[in-house]
Amino acid sequence: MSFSLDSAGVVHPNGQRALAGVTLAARDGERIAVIGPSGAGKTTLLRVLGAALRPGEGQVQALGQHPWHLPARALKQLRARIGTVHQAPPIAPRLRVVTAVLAGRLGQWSALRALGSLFYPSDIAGAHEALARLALEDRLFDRCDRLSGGQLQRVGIARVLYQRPALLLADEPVSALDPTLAHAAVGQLVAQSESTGATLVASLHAVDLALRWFPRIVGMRDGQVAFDLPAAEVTPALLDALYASEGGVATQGPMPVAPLAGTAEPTFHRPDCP
Ligand SMILES: Nc1ncnc2c1ncn2[C@@H]1O[C@H](COP(=O)(O)OP(=O)(O)OP(=O)(O)O)[C@@H](O)[C@H]1O
Repeated sequence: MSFSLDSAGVVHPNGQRALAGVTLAARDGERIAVIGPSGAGKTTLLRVLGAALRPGEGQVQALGQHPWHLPARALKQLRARIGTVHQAPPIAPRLRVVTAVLAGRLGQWSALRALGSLFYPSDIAGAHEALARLALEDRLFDRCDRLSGGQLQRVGIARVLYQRPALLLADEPVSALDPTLAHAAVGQLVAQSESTGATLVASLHAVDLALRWFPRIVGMRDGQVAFDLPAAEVTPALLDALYASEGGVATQGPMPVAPLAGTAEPTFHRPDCP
């Protein structure tokens, strides 16, 4: 079992309830998309799964451990095995791209190596390889504040690819990318899950991407699991009900992207790289 939640509930300090009675589990290597309207609790769910937020109610297990029963050192070690792609990556603006990517393994390195990597990047080839998967290898030594929002989001994805976590959580990982880039970037996350056996959980507003790339879809609404189904069983009627208060945006969705050719890993195509 990769993770399990048992009747998990979260009420934020301001009294806002974000999760209520969520029971959910995933086997190792599963790929799950979490969809639902704004405010449904998707980010809160991912924070609980990532051992970043302690649920006030219920139980959580991640990678075979109860995070909140662990001593501080063991909790840190558990967190180093969980990778999160944030919608807006928490990357210091003055950092070089190479350093931002290598930071993916900071939790796995000794304090000395981690400190040293801030000044002398120790695995440039590794960072280059991860960035190449997002077509950003030519920005290796740029400062992060010279990147666009979408490029920065791709750096955040490269960082988690470099980390090679056992549980990969992605919170709206492609919200700043155009449909073609979004398709390729989600494809890279899926390819990573397939090649490393990592469990992948991604929250996505782009329902077409969720249905295309993820075998299992969890629909959330009002902090609860509205449905948990194989992608093939998610009907337009279910989506309409899920997004009802948003005027049916789910079925309109973003512009569809070209159909996949077989199961080949998608690649980025740039105008200068035919
Ligand atoms: N730090 C916080 N303090 C107070 N309330 C919060 C906090 N974070 C989230 N919430 C509230 O909890 C609920 C769930 O928020 P959450 O961010 O998990 O939803 P979401 O489905 O990820 O939304 P979106 O799709 O807009 O990102 C919302 O009502 C939100 O306002």
